[in-house]
Amino acid sequence: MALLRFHLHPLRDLPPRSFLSFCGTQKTLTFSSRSRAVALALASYSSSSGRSPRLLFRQLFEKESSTYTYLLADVGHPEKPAVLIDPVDKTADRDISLIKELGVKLIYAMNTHVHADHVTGTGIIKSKVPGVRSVISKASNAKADHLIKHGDKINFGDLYLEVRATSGHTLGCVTYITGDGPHQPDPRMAFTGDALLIRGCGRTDFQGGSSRQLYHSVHSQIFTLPKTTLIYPAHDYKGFTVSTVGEEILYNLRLAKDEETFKNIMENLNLAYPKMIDVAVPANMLCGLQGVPVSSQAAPS
Ligand SMILES: N[C@@H](CCC(=O)N[C@@H](CSS)C(=O)NCC(=O)O)C(=O)O
Repeated sequence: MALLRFHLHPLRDLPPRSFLSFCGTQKTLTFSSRSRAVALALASYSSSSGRSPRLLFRQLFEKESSTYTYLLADVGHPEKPAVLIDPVDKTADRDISLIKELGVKLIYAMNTHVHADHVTGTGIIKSKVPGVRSVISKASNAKADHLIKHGDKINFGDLYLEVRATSGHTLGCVTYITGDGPHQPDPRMAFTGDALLIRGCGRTDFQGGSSRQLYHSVHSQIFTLPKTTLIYPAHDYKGFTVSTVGEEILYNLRLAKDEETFKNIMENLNLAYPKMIDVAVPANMLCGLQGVPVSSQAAPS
């Protein structure tokens, strides 16, 4: 019976310390039968389970701003259409080389929001890779080829990303979530931008930020996803790479609290403004197209 109970409710039934130390050592331990049962249960919370045989996925890092860029492609489709989420100007050439080497066809360079700490790589990519369209939310008031809103689907081959409005860090922040249904990655993958970071969240003190809005966005649009949904943020400052909805509901140091406590935490972060803010925001309002030839700047759809 104990075995069955752990199998069904790993996060609820395990004390946090056991969960964390277990995750760190699960590859090397010789398991007792009970530990083996827990391992099976936790498998659905790991970052390497499931997915889709069609999905090529890469998590890329830019170290100056600690930004993650994500490449997703449908390699089951003859054209291998691909999207890049939150590219950075400094690593745009690296990403372009990788895309060429992997033989995928980049169709969208997408942003989760108007970043304040770095210039998006979207402009450079558009100038160097013909046919790529920039994507950002209409609510951000930024310019792009394709302005998206809550509920939209972004198709690449037979895979898609669902758009959910998750404002609060900035006006018009969105989360892109892999589709639900045949061929789509399982577990789902949520690219949360700065709305939800691993054990944290984006600040709310500029660019139309609001702690109340962020709390409601994350609780209604992200924490309602299946607990196994993988969380891929736009930044990490501590070395984390991936989390899950289930983990963040339990252990997020800000958003797992009640709303009043969250508001107090956010009002007392005392963070310095990002060093690049005065350069990054104006450039990103144009999807990084400043200094890029006008021929690359398509009209919005
Ligand atoms: N020191 C960095 C900026 C760090 C920062 O403010 N990060 C933002 C996301 S980028 S606007 C944030 O929301 N951080 C939340 C946190 O708790 O750290 C720089 O100068 O660029």
